[in-house]
Amino acid sequence: MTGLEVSHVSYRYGARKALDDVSFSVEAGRFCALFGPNGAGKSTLFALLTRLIVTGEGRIRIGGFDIARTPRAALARIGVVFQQQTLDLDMTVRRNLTYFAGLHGLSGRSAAEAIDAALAQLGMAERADEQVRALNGGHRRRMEIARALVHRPEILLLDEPTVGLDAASRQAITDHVHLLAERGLAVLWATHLVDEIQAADQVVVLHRGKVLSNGTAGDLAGGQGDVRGLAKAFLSMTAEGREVPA
Ligand SMILES: Nc1ncnc2c1ncn2[C@@H]1O[C@H](COP(=O)(O)OP(=O)(O)OP(=O)(O)O)[C@@H](O)[C@H]1O
Repeated sequence: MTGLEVSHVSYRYGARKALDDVSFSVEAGRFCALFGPNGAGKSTLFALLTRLIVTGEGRIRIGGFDIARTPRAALARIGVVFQQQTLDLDMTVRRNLTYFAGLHGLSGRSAAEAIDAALAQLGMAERADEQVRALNGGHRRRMEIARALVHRPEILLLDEPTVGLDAASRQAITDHVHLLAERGLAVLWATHLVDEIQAADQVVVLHRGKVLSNGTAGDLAGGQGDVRGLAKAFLSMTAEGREVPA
């Protein structure tokens, strides 16, 4: 089953074209890295996928639902972790997640069960009753990912989720989210850091609003599947005047 389908999507800010005929899909059980340098159009794409902005050009389907025609059904199937933290530091982890569960119509026992399950998936179960203020940056981020899972979405979007974290926290979060994909989620992970990408991952390279490449990281790295091959491939694709065709 296809989790996320983006077909021929374009978007303009006035005269500036931020996305130009973007098409790709992410199936259930896949970890897809959306790789692009600053200004590539990642945030614009995320804004369209979460319906913060809308476009008349192209089609977006989430869990089979067209976001323009059936926005409620489409958005109910998506979990989002934005770049900026949006936590109440003075509440406990559980209170933060309970509030969010309520926004999705979950309360009482079903909310508590969904929260426990989401926290367990991120290795955060034992921190449920701690104040967010007492958590380190990595644990706060894991809590935000758990929060995005409370309503049991089919697709998880993460916009550069490891920004500002130390190496160990980045590794832990990257590993947790790869595991979520292995368990069946479709994951779209925006990044410009090659060491967050594993050989079997799908990689969509976005540059100046266009998809330059869509395939597995291993293939992109020239069959080597290591980070150095990937970094070189990305550089040669996105360096000025050296773009390669999709
Ligand atoms: N509100 C806006 N008005 C005009 N142009 C914009 C606006 N937001 C983004 N842009 C332009 O659209 C293009 C895509 O920007 P976007 O923020 O989507 O890229 P990005 O890949 O998320 O970059 P970054 O990693 O720096 O956040 C850029 O050229 C940017 O300058």
